[in-house]
Amino acid sequence: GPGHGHWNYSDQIAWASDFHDCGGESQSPINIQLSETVYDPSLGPFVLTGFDVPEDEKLKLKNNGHTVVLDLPDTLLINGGLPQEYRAAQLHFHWGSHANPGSEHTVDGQRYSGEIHVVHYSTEFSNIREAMTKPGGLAVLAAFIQAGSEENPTYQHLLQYLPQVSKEGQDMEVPGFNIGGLLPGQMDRYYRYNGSLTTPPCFQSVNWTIFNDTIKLSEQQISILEDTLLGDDDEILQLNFRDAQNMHGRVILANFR
Ligand SMILES: NS(=O)(=O)c1c(F)c(F)c(SCCc2ccc(C(=O)O)cc2)c(F)c1NC1CCCCCCC1
Ligand SMILES: [Zn+2]
Repeated sequence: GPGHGHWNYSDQIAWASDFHDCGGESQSPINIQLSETVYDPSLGPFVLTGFDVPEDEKLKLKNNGHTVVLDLPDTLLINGGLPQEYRAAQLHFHWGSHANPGSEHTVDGQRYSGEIHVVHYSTEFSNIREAMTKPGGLAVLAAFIQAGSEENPTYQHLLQYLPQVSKEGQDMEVPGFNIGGLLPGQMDRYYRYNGSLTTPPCFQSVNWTIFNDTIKLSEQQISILEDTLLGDDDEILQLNFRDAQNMHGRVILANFR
């Protein structure tokens, strides 16, 4: 609509003047202050189905100028761990620069190298555009990316193609692979809170899950993520994370002590 001008990460305060919900009281990301989390054993294990996508299925990988997005087929479902069934729509990443980490969520003020978001919408809606404006319409599974000693073979299925989508707007088809392998090895322990999209239009419709276990990439793989993609005006795309938002009384649940 009018005034829905372009936004960037350097002037995040301006978002609320163009996108009303960005100034709301249930915004993301947040800092997870461990001493303030509340134990909730009713948050059960996740059941993923359809996450091992056959390689003859082609998935669109796109640099949209703000992140790199992998569109997912509509056969990936999550049950358990959430109030209802959700269908995967896309996944994307947030990262920093060589000198600075770039996760969106932080833990006791610690920022990780990067963060993956797997975005789902409730199957009570027929598509994500309908779901994204409704409370609980979206569920994002988030996990932190850290440097480890080994190359992560599953991440190579995506990282190897980044040079071919280095420019804003570029996209390509990549062969399917085990999308579940992009998530942490252990998915039993996680944090849960109600928040928003971390990008304009900042709709407050997201049921957030942040896994306790992290994803390990080699230093070289993290550098590919940090140093390959270009955004507006062919500027390097780095530090694409929003600042931590006020909790406004919200509680963060943890399904483990
Ligand atoms: N962390 S997050 O989930 O809020 C998020 C971000 F932080 C994001 F930064 C993004 S990318 C910015 C939004 C965008 C811009 C252009 C295009 C395009 O040209 O196709 C598409 C999207 C981004 F795409 C998402 N996720 C999207 C939010 C956009 C609207 C709902 C669709 C799926 C979730
Ligand atoms: Zn995101």
